[in-house]
Amino acid sequence: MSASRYTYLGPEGTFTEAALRTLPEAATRELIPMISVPAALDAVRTGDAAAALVPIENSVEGGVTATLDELALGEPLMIYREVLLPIAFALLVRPGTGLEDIKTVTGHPVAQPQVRRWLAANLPDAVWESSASNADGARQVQEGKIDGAFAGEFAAATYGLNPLVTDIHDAENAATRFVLVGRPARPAAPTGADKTSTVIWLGDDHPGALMELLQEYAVRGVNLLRIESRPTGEGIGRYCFSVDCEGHISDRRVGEALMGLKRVCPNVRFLGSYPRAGIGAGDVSPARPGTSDDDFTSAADWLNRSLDGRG
Ligand SMILES: O=C(O)C(=O)C[C@]1(C(=O)O)C=C[C@@H](O)C=C1
Repeated sequence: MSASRYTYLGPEGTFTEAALRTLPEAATRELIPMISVPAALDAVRTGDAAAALVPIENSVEGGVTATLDELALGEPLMIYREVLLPIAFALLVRPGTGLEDIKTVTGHPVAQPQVRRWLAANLPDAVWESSASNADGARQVQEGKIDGAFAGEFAAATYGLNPLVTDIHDAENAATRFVLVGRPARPAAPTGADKTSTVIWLGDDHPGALMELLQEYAVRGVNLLRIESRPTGEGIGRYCFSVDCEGHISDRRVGEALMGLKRVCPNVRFLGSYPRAGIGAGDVSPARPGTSDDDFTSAADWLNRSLDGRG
């Protein structure tokens, strides 16, 4: 195993690579581009890499399903960091190509909804062909297979292309969230602004089943940040839930919520507690009354005193 290697969704020039390079430790690691999210994660599973950076969520298109499904259903891995990157695309073409020459365009499937309105207004007749990543699209333009690729402007130099139009983004403030994933180990200590990710399977289908899942968080004052259902692949109507909540597994209210879920759900997969990107401890709202660590500790003390007849 190589502790010095990090894989990422490649090839060179992806937004994922740009996000990875914002991590201070990336400077001292060998960064290895992989062709797909599963390939990047498998290198971690086999021990070929210490960690992988992969996209997990886009503010326009939502969850990156390849990542969500790998983390939910593949051999267990854990999230250690998240990175938020603002996303604006450039339309990359071979030198000499003008807008009027473009008949085919490409990008990652997550890129398409982010440029749909721009395409309709500027290249209404261009045919979209999805690529494995935005940089893979740029490589296909370089090879002459496609006329234009939506990718980061920084990918132009890597592939000898020209950024014909820059700063393309249908939605203001579009951003993609990436996660640094490693093999399961002890989570890093809490920072005061943390996030805990889980995947939760519901038991038998009955009225209020999802509400029962949610109330494990609600009654302990744990704020949910994201909840998404994903098919388990076992048949129509079989879902699991990918859930992010505020706080660290070592916060009593979060640990108690996870224990509550573990009691009532057939399967709960802990995906990690890690620092929230872009948010400091000072930005997190205080625990709701009755849900701080001290509140849980004094309630447990009271129970023990009661059991001892000292109530
Ligand atoms: O990293 C890249 O360049 C990718 O192609 C992946 C990805 C994603 O899956 O979200 C990254 C950012 C953009 O939002 C679109 C695509």
